[in-house]
Amino acid sequence: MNKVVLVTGANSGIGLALCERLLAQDPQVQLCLACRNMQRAEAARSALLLSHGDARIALLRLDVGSVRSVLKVAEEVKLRYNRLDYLYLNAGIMPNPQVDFKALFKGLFSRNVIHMFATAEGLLTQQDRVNADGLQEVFATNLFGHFLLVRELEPVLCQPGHTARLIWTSSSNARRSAFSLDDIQHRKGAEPYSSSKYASDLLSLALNRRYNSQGLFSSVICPGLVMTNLTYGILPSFFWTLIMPIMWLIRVFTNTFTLTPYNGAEALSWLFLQRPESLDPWAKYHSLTSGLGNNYSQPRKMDIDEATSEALYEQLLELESEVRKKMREEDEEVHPPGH
Ligand SMILES: NC(=O)C1=CN([C@@H]2O[C@H](COP(=O)(O)OP(=O)(O)OC[C@H]3O[C@@H](n4cnc5c(N)ncnc54)[C@H](OP(=O)(O)O)[C@@H]3O)[C@@H](O)[C@H]2O)C=CC1
Ligand SMILES: CC(C)=CCC[C@@H](C)[C@H]1CC[C@H]2C3=C(CC[C@]12C)[C@@]1(C)CCC(=O)C[C@@H]1CC3
Repeated sequence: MNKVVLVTGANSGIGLALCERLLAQDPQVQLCLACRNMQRAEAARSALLLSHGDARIALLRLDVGSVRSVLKVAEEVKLRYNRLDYLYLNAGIMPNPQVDFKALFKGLFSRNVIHMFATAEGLLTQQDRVNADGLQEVFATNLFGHFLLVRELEPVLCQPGHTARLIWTSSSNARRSAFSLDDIQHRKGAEPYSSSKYASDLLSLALNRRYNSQGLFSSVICPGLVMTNLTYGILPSFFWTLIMPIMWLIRVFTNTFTLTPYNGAEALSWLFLQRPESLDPWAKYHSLTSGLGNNYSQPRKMDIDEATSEALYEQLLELESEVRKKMREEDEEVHPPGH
C-alpha cells in the first residue's frame, strides 16, 4: 500500500530535503506538502518533480501558527485521505534572533566550546510577539499549531489495524531551563525557541503515552546545525560568508555540524524506515555527520520527565478548549444563531 506522508514546512530547508530523500527511498510515496506560501510550495513541488517526474505530490495551504488555518487544513486532509501514515511536524520559526557575541567570544576559549557550538547554549535570544489568536507566535507555530493538527487528524492517524507516525523536528537548542510550566508560551523570557523545542520533546512523550495503544507513535529528532533560511536569518549574510570556512573546519571536530539540509534530514529519513515499536520514546534521534562527511543517526536520552510532560499535555488540552470556545464565539458574532 502506498504510504501517505504529510510534511509541514516542506517548501525549504530540512523539510524540502526530507521530501527529496523520501522520494528517493520510496518512489511510490504519496507526499503532501503543507506550506503557508503557495508560490513557494509550487516551486518546491516543481523542484521535486525535476528529479522524480512521476512523484505524487499534493499541496496544502497551512499556516501552522493560525488556529483557523490548522482546523481548515485538517478538514481538507480528512476529505482527501482516509489514512495518514506519517506526519512530519517540521515547520518552525526563530524570529528576531540575537547572538550574544561576548558569550561567543568567551566560549571560544573555554572547555565548553564544542557544547556551545552544538547547542548554542547561552548564545541566542529572540524577540517574540503575540499573534492574531492572542498566542505567542513561536509557541503557536513550533508547538501549539502542530498539537492541534495532531488532535484534529486523530481519525486518519488512528486507524484500526494500522500504525501511524508523528515525527517532530526538535533541536539541540531545546533546554529544560528555558521552559516553565508556569509560562508554557514563554511570554516572559527571551528564549521562546528553546522553550518551544523543549516543549515538543515533552509533548512527544505524552503523545506516546496517550496514543501508542491506538497504533500512533511519536518520535523526536535533532537535525544538527544546518544552513537554511532559519540559520541565515541569525547573522548578516556577509558574516556567514566570512565564517563559512571556519564552519567547515569546526565540522571536522564536531559531528553536529551537519550543515546541508540533506545531511540534516538524515534522522528524519532514517525514522521513516524504522519499525515504530523498536524506537525509544525517551530518545531524541540526532542527525550526525562525521569529519569525513558520512551521515548517521544516533539516539540520545532526552532531559525530560513524565510528570512535566503530563502537566504540559493537560495545559495544552485546556488551551485548546479555550481557543475553540473563542473561535465559536467569533463565528457566532459573524453568523448569529437563528439567522
Ligand atoms: N537549521 C537548523 O540548524 C535547525 C533547524 N531546526 C528546525 O528544523 C525545522 C525546519 O527549519 P529549517 O529547514 O532549518 O528552516 P527553513 O526556514 O528553511 O524552514 C522552515 C519551514 O517552516 C515553514 N514555516 C514557518 N512558519 C510557518 C507557518 N506558520 N506555517 C507553515 N509553515 C511555516 C517555512 O515556510 P516559509 O518558507 O513560508 O517561511 C519553511 O518551509 C524547524 O522546526 C527548525 O526549528 C532544528 C535544529 C537546527
Ligand atoms: C565562529 C562561528 C562559527 C560563529 C557562529 C556562531 C553562532 C552563530 C552559531 C554557533 C552555534 C550555532 C547553532 C545555531 C545557530 C547558529 C549558532 C548559534 C542553532 C541555534 C540554529 C537552530 C537550532 O535549532 C540549533 C542550532 C544550534 C547551534
